[in-house]
Amino acid sequence: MAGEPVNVNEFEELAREALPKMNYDYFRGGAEDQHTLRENVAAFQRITFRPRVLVDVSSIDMSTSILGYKIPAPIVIAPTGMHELAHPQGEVATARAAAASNTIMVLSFSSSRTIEEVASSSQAVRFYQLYVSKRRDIAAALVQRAERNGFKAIVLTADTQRLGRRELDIKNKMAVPPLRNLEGLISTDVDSAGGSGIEAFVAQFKDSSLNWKDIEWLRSVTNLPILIKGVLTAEDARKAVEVGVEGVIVSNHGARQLDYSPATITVLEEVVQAVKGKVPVIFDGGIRRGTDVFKALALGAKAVMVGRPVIYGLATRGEAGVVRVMQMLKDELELTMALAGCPTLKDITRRHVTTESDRLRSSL
Ligand SMILES: Cc1cc2nc3c(=O)[nH]c(=O)nc-3n(C[C@H](O)[C@H](O)[C@H](O)COP(=O)(O)O)c2cc1C
Ligand SMILES: CCCCCCC(=O)C(=O)O
Repeated sequence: MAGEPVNVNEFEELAREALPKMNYDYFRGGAEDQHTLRENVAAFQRITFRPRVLVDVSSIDMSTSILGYKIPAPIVIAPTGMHELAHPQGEVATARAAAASNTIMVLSFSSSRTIEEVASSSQAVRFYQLYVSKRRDIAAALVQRAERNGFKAIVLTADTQRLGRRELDIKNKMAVPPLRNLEGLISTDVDSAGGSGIEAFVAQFKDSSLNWKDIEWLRSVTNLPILIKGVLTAEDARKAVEVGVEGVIVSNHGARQLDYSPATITVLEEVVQAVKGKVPVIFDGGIRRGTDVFKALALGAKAVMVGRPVIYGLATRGEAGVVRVMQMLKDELELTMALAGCPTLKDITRRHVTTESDRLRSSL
């Protein structure tokens, strides 16, 4: 690509050029036919704006807070695994970028770097994402390490009872790289039977019997607030509120788990309505533009998380690349708010967007 990237999508092209094919495929890939992967982005493109004019937008305030932590814009770093496959400094660089951007980083269970290294290298507010292992004492120990190291919340990923079938990883015979948090706790030495080592590893360590009753167990091992990641239906949103979690994350895992799950933006409103404002609803999946962030907020999200674009920034320019990606999204959101006539996040309403279902309803 000639010249500097001018938007987040262009970072993907640069990352493709910079990374070994196996690593790039791991980051970009989705499950099976990758239908949901395409839809996560395409569904945003079918939502249009109902902008208001002649509003004073000489000053735009994008600030918000999540679980009491103030951030200058509602854009947070999603948990994504194995950042050393993108850059030698791995999650240390990402965490520094989160601090420089004054945003929250959710550190993945499958991070290349340790909880301690990440904590000591950055002042960013950090949440810890958990996969629950068959051996509960190991999961509890990881949660407690995160808590001791100043992480502020646990994000329990609920959509990964088993790993989705990622055919790029199978073709590449993707091996599990070093996952330093797990050293001495869980062996990553697995027989991949000539397929994806990551899939074999997850099948070996992950407790696929995890269920709603286990939230009580998680509560018993930590004092941190708990957010459930991977909610796509009103039924599960109501369950999450019922079991008393502090937040719900609408996510289909970046379309890497169940293919033909809905594009996340198409189910956000259903979840928001079911939650009835009792806990914050955070959104991820397919955010590539500030306009996407605005659309998610208009449909009721408190904030959005960004996965692949952060990795592409990291792969291309390390810490500075992540900062640039976050800044681009922030700048685009600011402009979108100005052009839509919304000087603050509170001014963004459901009436500012037209969705596919709105169009369908009005054509009946
Ligand atoms: C390469 C990659 C690794 C991921 N690793 C994790 C993970 O370890 N834990 C988790 O809860 N979600 C993981 N996710 C899902 C993200 O948290 C997030 O839901 C998704 O990336 C959002 O979609 P986006 O990439 O379109 O922004 C991963 C996603 C990608 C692309
Ligand atoms: C190697 C441990 C689990 C890897 C899975 C990370 C992940 O969630 C992903 O989507 O990839």
